[in-house]
Amino acid sequence: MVVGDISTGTDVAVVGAGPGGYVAAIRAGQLGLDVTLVEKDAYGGTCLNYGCIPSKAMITASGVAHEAGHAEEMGVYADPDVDVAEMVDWKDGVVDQLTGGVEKLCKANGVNLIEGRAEFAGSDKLRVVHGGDGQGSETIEYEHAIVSTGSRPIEVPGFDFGDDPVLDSRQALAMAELPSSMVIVGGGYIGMELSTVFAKLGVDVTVVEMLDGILPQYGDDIARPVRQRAEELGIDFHFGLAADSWTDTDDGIVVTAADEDGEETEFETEKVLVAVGRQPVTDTLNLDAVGLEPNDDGRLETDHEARTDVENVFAIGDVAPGPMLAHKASKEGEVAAEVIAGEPAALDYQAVPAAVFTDPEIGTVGLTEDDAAAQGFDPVVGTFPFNASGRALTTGHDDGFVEVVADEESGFLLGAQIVGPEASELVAELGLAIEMGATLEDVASTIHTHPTLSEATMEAAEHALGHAVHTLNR
Ligand SMILES: Cc1cc2nc3c(=O)[nH]c(=O)nc-3n(C[C@H](O)[C@H](O)[C@H](O)COP(=O)(O)OP(=O)(O)OC[C@H]3O[C@@H](n4cnc5c(N)ncnc54)[C@H](O)[C@@H]3O)c2cc1C
Ligand SMILES: NC(=O)c1ccc[n+]([C@@H]2O[C@H](COP(=O)([O-])OP(=O)(O)OC[C@H]3O[C@@H](n4cnc5c(N)ncnc54)[C@H](O)[C@@H]3O)[C@@H](O)[C@H]2O)c1
Repeated sequence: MVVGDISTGTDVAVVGAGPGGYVAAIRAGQLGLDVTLVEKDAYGGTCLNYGCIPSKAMITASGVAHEAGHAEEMGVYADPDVDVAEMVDWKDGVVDQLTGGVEKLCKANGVNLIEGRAEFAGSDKLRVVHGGDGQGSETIEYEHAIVSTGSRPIEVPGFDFGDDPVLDSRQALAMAELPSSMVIVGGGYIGMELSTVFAKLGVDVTVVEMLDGILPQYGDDIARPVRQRAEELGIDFHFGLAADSWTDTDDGIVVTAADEDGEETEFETEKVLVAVGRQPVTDTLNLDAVGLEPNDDGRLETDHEARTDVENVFAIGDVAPGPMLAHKASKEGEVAAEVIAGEPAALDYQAVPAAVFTDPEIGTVGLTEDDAAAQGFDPVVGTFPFNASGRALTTGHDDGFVEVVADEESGFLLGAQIVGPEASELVAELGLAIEMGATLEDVASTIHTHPTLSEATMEAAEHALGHAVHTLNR
């Protein structure tokens, strides 16, 4: 136990041990720097403890349960008995295994771990308050600091996450008992991934989305198969409505949402999950002390080296500009550590993939056809539908397609959009192709194992070149 104020010095102080911070710390340790990682809650951050990993575990488990009970077409008749408390225990076990691994890896790479809440205490100084009563605080003097404090869910006014029927994604993923019904406010990443989980587990799910469709960052072609499947699962969608209040009733609660003319619609439900985006955690860091000010989004502006306006302070992950994705946070962490160690490193956002783990999945990387045209390319597009893929048909999941985008003149691959089975995995091959400067010809002439879903990427490239074999050419 640490009591009173002690003072230490370090080359690199990393604040926050999520996929940005712990990767930065490990990389800095590998590069021979003295590094101190401060975490106030749990190693692995939002992603490992409350986000990516728990949600993907529950997506898999609910998918297994649903598939087992819906395989009559394959001659399988089963009525799975789901114990949600055991499912949640299994999910927690997966999380513990991973977070324990992060702690061990940090120690093995010489990272000093400090448990407590850090804030800036002047130029080149952090103050860390340890958890619990009487545990004291310490001051860390640093040469460089990396801010990786992540994000928290945005609250809709009137929907306080502390009030029992109102849940954020963390609380929803920890429920050991399921409600009979749930309204999900927001049809974005979390709304769509978790609506699928709860619908597959038999909850009566309603999604209330402010805009006129789900997953607004993706085009209609990509979102359509996801919405169709969600409707088949019984999810009820209401668009153009913003949730504004809820009240208790004898049987649960009523959530009220209004359209842009103020016309109100009421939804009776047992629980309401609010997933309307996340905001960066920069307001608790006493940034004034170091001369930093967040932008209007609450983020810290950074340059191509992940450096903020203050020379020796870096910002990575959800607190920095760009998509709030774990792999983007980790890459920024590596770059920040390498720059601090004097290595030649810079951020390159040309091929940041994204995946939505819905049913079917979405996987994208690089430019869409419209983006490519806007950037002055002359785009050529090739597609391949999964209902023409032998492997997709043998898995019973043949919704969706692969689309590749390339520059017509040079043939260089510029982007890919996939909706369909294992899209989150398939997109990796095309990300590598873009990074390596591969052409359509390179992808088309690579022999892919048969029968696999990955053949669809080769087929889409062949289609763009005008010599598709298993689908009609343009
Ligand atoms: C339900 C859900 C599912 C998701 N699924 C995916 C997915 O499938 N794929 C994907 O790429 N992304 C996913 N994300 C997003 C992903 O979790 C984030 O982009 C990622 O965690 C960001 O990493 P980070 O290191 O910037 O911050 P975080 O992971 O949020 O970590 C920040 C850490 O900093 C600590 N901290 C904050 N303030 C202080 C302080 N003052 N002192 C000390 N410590 C502090 C916090 O306790 C936390 O541990 C998901 C998010 C959610 C909520
Ligand atoms: N697979 C993944 O990579 C993954 C999964 C989950 C979360 N995430 C990350 O976490 C972030 C947060 O996820 P999210 O789903 O909370 O945000 P989101 O930005 O993806 O979606 C929020 C949705 O809520 C809607 N909305 C906003 N206010 C509303 C209101 N009052 N009533 C009804 N609808 C409203 C928005 O129009 C939007 O469609 C994501 O942006 C993503 O970066 C990633």
